[in-house]
Amino acid sequence: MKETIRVLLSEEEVDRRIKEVADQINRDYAGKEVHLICVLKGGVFFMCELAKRITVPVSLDFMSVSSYGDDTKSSGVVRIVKDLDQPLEGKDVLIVEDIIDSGRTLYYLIDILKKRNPKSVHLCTLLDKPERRVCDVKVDYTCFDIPDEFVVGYGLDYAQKYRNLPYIGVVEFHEDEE
Ligand SMILES: O=P(O)(O)OC[C@H]1O[C@H](OP(=O)(O)OP(=O)(O)O)[C@H](O)[C@@H]1O
Ligand code: HPA
Ligand SMILES: [Mg+2]
Repeated sequence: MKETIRVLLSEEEVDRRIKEVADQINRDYAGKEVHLICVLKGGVFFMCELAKRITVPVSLDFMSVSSYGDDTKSSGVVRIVKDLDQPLEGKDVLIVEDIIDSGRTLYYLIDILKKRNPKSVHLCTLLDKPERRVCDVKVDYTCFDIPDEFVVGYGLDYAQKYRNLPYIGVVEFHEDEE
């Protein structure tokens, strides 16, 4: 099978929208500090772009959970691959994700993080595929709702490839030509 990538959201569209969402976060967190939690690996590009545009004091931490492996379908089993370095006690936590798809990853993660006594926990995602939801997750900030297509770029991978694309694309599979 040959793969090609069709652009869904251009670099300019994504950058413009991230700036709008950062402005909204700046308004909502005025007078507070925000503790950003990047969900690795997918969330890392979005986290960097978002964090650069946040003007209230920011601290960062990283966590890695995995449910997709190298497939386009979630295994349904969410694994902690790397835990946070810092405690969450009393912090205003904002989880930063690349995509909410079935919702399983975040449903599981929010439950774990709430048990660590943060002052608040909110969720910010670059992409949301509402049609695919299996687990109910409250998303506080969404850059884009997208249709049910497998996307790559801006941190999102297919079999670990394409994370570095500066735009969001849809993977299209073609039969190999003779
Ligand atoms: O809503 P869900 O159906 O749970 O899917 C969303 C999650 O799946 C992907 O991560 P993945 O587990 O593939 O790991 P990665 O971020 O390292 O690519 C994506 O980055 C989200 O974290
Ligand atoms: O559409 C997607 N692309 C890449 N990774 C994903 N993880 C959940 N959904 C997706
Ligand atoms: Mg991920």
